[in-house]
Amino acid sequence: MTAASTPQLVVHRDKELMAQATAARLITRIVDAQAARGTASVVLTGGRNGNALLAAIAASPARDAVDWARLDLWWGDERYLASDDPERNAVQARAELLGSVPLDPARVHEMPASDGEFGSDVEAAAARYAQELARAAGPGEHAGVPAFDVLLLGVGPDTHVASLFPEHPGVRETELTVVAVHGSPKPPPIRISLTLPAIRAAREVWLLAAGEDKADAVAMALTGPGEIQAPASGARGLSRTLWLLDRAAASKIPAGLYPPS
Ligand SMILES: O=C(O)[C@H](O)[C@@H](O)[C@H](O)[C@H](O)COP(=O)(O)O
Repeated sequence: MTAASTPQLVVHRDKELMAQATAARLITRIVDAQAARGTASVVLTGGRNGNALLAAIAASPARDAVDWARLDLWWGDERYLASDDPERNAVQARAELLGSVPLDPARVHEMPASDGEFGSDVEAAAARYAQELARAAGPGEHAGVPAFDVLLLGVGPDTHVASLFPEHPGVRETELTVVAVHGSPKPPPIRISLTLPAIRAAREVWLLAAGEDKADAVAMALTGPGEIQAPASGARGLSRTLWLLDRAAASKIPAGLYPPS
């Protein structure tokens, strides 16, 4: 069992500043990883906060401090739709940022789409992504996934992260790194998702939550009943777990947890 880091909270004035500050934070983290190891690895998230972060990076004057050709991009989850469906996380990520930076296409690892070789067999599609992750894992990395520098997660109002929903089978998975998801409470119903073991193999996990509608989820995930009922509470990085919030999303965190007493 790998040690997991204790959550740290950073609360920004509003969601716009949260996106801009997190963009600066992520650019710096990627640049530092590339300076240290010549490469960096980031897992993207779908959702409004994830997309706002990508848009903020695209608009950042520091954007091209990143060596985009030496960056591996993965996804934490994906909607199992046709590859050009505007509801796909990867399609939205390309529109926000990926289409305007010189990435190495071989290092952009989209999850399979329903119009690909697996067709309606989302289990086979999930297994293929697990294989791709395992192939990319280094000799010292035993979780079957690469040691991601930063794994980004939006947080749902029900405390879901990626496509791991409270009490659903995916959040209970302890062996596989990638699962197929059926009956997602958040449409569309069929998805592919990393599991908590895969998430917890990341060096750093950054959870993004902004807006009043996330306040209950944030408070529950930070104080509550555990990862089956609150999947976000199980999203911990090996060396860092960072909750990146705006004041509205942080508004129900019990005193003493924030600000640090
Ligand atoms: O595929 C997805 O829908 C996302 O990966 C999902 O996990 C998202 O991050 C949360 O639902 C938060 O979404 P918002 O940031 O839009 O609230």
